[in-house]
Amino acid sequence: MEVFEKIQSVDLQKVIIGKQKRKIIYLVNPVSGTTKKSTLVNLIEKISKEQELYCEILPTNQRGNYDFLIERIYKDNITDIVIIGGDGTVNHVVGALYDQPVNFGIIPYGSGNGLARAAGIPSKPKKAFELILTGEAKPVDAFLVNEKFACMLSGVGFDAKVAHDFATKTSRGLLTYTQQSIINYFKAQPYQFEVEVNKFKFFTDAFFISVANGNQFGNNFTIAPEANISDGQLDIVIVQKMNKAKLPFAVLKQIRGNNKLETLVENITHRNILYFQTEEIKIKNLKNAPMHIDGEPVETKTDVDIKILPKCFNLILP
Ligand SMILES: Nc1ncnc2c1ncn2[C@@H]1O[C@H](COP(=O)(O)OP(=O)(O)OP(=O)(O)O)[C@@H](O)[C@H]1O
Repeated sequence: MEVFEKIQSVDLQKVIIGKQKRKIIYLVNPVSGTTKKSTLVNLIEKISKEQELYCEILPTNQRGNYDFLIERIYKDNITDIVIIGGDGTVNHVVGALYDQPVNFGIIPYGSGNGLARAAGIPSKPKKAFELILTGEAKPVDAFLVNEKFACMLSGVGFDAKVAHDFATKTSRGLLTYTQQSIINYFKAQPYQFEVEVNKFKFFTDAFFISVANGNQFGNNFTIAPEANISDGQLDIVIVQKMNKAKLPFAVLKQIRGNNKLETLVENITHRNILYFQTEEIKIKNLKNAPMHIDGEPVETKTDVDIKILPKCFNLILP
């Protein structure tokens, strides 16, 4: 009950004025993250009813099939689709509906919540719900990985191996993710890649290559600290072969923002980590390193072509 009282103390005048015509569908992932969502769902129903705001709450589905919502958007004039889940759910829902005339919202309920955190969306469900009602939708970028939709961060190599192993575990959450990262760290070996950016090609042995729209993997692990979801650029982080003992320190330097963005220059072999921006990148994945898209493992490919989709969808932001 305390939860309800707190949200009722929010200035809901802002919610009502000019927003009455909004029709919101909330999509709840029943398995994402580790915490139960029933309190939040009750709260959404209660506040929406009190404020006479149209709200419908539906479950997500494992295969990411949301085509049935396209008809609903037009037939019932749905204005907003709000995702209650993590990055995998955001990827499925937005990937299916970004061409449609709706705004998207996120109430973060995943293990990492990389896009929500990168966007400055509050981590606390009540605050995130309040933002859905009072925030403003603004255009943000997404990108394609071999024509597959991505909006947070994708990559090849070590981080994808963690994503693959994480996917096999029955428990989710930060603890499981950290366990998988540590186990994989000890086994990590560099993979061979050929990278092409703006017609400049080079070979690299790298532990992983991250392609980032948001600044992080999730949990504020900011592998691409300068990344901005609305700048029309992808941040590329290539963690090159180095002594394994140096690897955690090099990555720490990167996440702390002590590696500045650079233009891609010839001196690439002397750097542990390459960090640059581009609108497009082609990666030849010569040793079939594992791949992930927005933290979800995908079948690996030899040719990985990635390009930005600037101002791709409207996201409710603070
Ligand atoms: N109804 C459902 N039943 C079973 N699985 C589902 C259902 N809906 C979605 N899923 C699956 O849930 C998985 C996890 O979702 P999501 O990525 O949002 O959470 P997470 O991995 O805990 O968080 P994050 O990606 O932020 O780390 C997705 O792979 C998705 O296919």
